[in-house]
Parts: sequence; C-alpha cells; structure tokens
Amino acid sequence: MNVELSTDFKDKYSELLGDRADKLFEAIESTSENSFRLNPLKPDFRNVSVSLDRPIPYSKIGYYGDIDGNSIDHISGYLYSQEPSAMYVSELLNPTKSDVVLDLCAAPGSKTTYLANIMCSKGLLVSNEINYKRAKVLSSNIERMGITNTIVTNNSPKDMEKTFEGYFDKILVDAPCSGEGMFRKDPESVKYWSQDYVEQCANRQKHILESAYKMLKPGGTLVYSTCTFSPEENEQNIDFFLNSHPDISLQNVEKYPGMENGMPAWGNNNPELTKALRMFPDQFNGEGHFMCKLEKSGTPSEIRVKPINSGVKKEDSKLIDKFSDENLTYTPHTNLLKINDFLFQAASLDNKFKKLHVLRNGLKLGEFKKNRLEPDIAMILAAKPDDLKGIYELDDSEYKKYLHGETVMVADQPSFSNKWIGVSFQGKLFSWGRYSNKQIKNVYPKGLRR
Ligand SMILES: C[S@@+](CC[C@H](N)C(=O)[O-])C[C@H]1O[C@@H](n2cnc3c(N)ncnc32)[C@H](O)[C@@H]1O
Repeated sequence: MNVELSTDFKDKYSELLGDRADKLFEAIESTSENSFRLNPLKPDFRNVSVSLDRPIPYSKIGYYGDIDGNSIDHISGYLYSQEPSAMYVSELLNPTKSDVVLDLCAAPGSKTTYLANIMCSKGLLVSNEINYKRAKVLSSNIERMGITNTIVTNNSPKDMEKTFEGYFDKILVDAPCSGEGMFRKDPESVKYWSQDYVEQCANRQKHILESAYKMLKPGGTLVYSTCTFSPEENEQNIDFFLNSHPDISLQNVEKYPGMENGMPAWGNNNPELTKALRMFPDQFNGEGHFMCKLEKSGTPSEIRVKPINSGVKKEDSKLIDKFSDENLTYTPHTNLLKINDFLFQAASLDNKFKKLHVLRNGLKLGEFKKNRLEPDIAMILAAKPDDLKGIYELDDSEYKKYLHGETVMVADQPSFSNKWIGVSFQGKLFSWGRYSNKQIKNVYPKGLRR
C-alpha cells in the first residue's frame, strides 16, 4: 500500500529539514526491510529455519529478513518479529540480571521481550500496559517467549507512581506517539496525523515522563523513545523534562553508522540534546525513531519488600508434588503463589503489587482442578527438554493435526501412560499432551489453534 503524506505534514518537515525533506518523504514512500530476533532463553536457540546471514550490527540477536508467523520457530517462541530501529531501545537500557526494571508502555511487547532476553529472564521486569486488550496480547507474547521474570500489569502510570516511588533501577518509556516513523509500515496511520494530534501526544508524554521520574530510583536510568519525528514529542519534551528536574541528566550513547544526534535547534537550542539519538529512514536501514538515555543523580534508599502470603495450602503442595513426581524431573518450590485456583512461580511476592491490576506474575504453572494440578501452556514454553519425563516428537502430518486441535494416534508408549508429556516438532516444545491408549489427547489451547 502506498503512503500518501498530507500537505500539512510535508510543509512542516520541509520547513524543519530544508532540502533534506524530499529525501525523507521518498524514504517514507519506499518499502521497508523486515527483521527479527532470536530468543536465547530457548535451548539451541540458533537452530532456526531462517537465514542468519545478515546480522544487525548493534544487536547480538537481531537479523534482517522475513519470518513466517505460522512456523514452529515462531509458534514455539524461537523468533520474534521486530523492526531494526526499535531493537536499539532495549540495548540502550541494557538491564542487568539483578535489576528491577519497569517498561511503562509495554504492549505488544517487542521491547519488553528483548529486555527479558538481556536480563536472561532474571531480576524483575514489570511490563505495564494501560489498555486491557493490548495488555492481554503483551501477556501472551511474554508467555510464547518462555519468559519467567515478568509481572504484567494493566494500570495507568498515575495509578502506579505513589506505590512505586523510587522503586525501579531502570525504566523504559516507549511512549504512545503520533507514529510518523511508522507511516511506511502502517500507511493507514497517516490518516490520523494532524498538528493537533502531535501536540496532544506531546502533552500525554509529559505526564507519563513525570510518573516515570517519580518511580525511578536515585542513581537509576530512564530510556525515553518514540517512533515519531516531531520535535514536540522528542527534543522539546526532553528539554522540558531536563528543565523541570535538575537531578536528571542526558547521557552519551553509542551511535552506529546511520544513527544521528538529537537536534538542539528543535529543542530550544539546548546543547545537551546532541546526546540523544535519531534514526531517519533516508539515512538508516530501519523506521524513524528518537531515543535518549537519562540518569537520575543521588543515592537510592533501601526498598522494603513485605512479601504476601503464597496462598499455597498443604493439600495444594501435595498436588504439586504428585504432578512433579509423575511428569517433571524437578519440583517447583520457590516463590509459589496461588491466585484463585491458579498457581504461579512468582517473579515477585512484594505486596505492593496487590495494589495493581496484575495479569501475570512470573510463570503460570497451572490450575488446580478437582484433586489435580493441570499444567499451563506457559510452563511448557519455558521448559527445557531435561525438565520433562516424557516428550513426544511429532512428524510433519501429526504436527499439522496437532495445531488444528486433533488427537494424534501413535505407537504404544507404555512409559507415557496417563502422563502429561511435552509435545515438540523439529525438537521445539510448544504444547502439553496427555497420553493414553496409543493416543495423544490434544490440550493445545483453543485460542492458539490454527
Ligand atoms: C509505542 S506503544 C508501545 C510499544 C511497545 N513498547 C513495544 O515495543 O511493543 C505505546 C503504548 O502506550 C500505551 N498508552 C497509551 N496511552 C497511554 C498513557 N496515557 N499512559 C501509558 N501508556 C499509554 C498504548 O496503549 C501503547 O500500547
């Protein structure tokens, strides 16, 4: 589909960029390149059926190329589609395995899943999304990637700021924006563009940044990013933020070929803004982006964590032991948390999260049903083959049937009798199955069948 830029948009950027503007419009009207990431949380994670010949220079796990959303690589969480510019945002925040991290505007989850990869699914990652439907998509992407260190919340930044004052070592604000940098990926979005919309977005971003400021620890790092070109949403907002908070400073970031400095002239001539980073599609092989890294000075005070009661009763523990004895090579026992009838291996037991609308806390292990624990798909997507007592490897035609939701007839497997087994294709685990009488009963969730 062709992108049709409005006269107002063209006039604005012709004034801002002079002769260069035509090159930018040409790039927006051209086709873009796709890219994807590998998932190091998966066993033998480079073993995928796509070419890894064209690595993205600033990412250890990013490659140019197309992927198929119906392939086993995608279904089992070995691959995640993400455009190249966006990948650099998580690299800039660069969280450690022990950081407490907040991704404040996280859906659908491309940057959050990358952050979890960098953290090796350790530490704590709170992935928040204000829109409930989008938060559910975020949660299922986290599940597909086998991530276990994440709490998915569905709150407004304002709802969170009081409870989590000075709580986070690192925060990402990938702000809702006017999306000018994504016009060529999403030509429909051009229709919503107006100068008024840009100003509304800029105003909303100021409020989000303010909440993020409150939740950032002294000594902590905040990355702010947008996928839009507008000065109002980028340099001007950062200049405003720096002026409002003397304890915040912009940090230098590494710029790879094609990445450009932020523009002081677009932000009240604040010279610090050269430290920010811009990607324009006429210079850089990716979509339009702005990003910068900010640091809050000071020494953090100790965060007190009051753990909540796990809610796991003696009879629940017996069911967990029984399930583990029969089907796993280990017994999950740390950070267990029961919410209603669901069992989680929690990413955090801090009772502060009780004040939020939590969709997922860590790894969902299963559901207690009439004297048994029924395992959840999330457990299999986070499992390693060694964790399971039984795995059945499907052939091509069995795989197609299984994805459809059909029962698969197999040769007799006495050792699997009445057990929960991992179901894999091309060595990649993607579902549970229940074996009895030469059949693998299909328990692949209805919403995922195809
Ligand atoms: C640019 S998108 C985030 C993309 C995401 N970080 C990723 O990489 O997949 C911005 C998100 O902010 C959310 N949002 C909208 N209004 C918001 C607000 N007032 N406060 C916080 N988030 C908001 C949107 O629903 C949207 O999911």
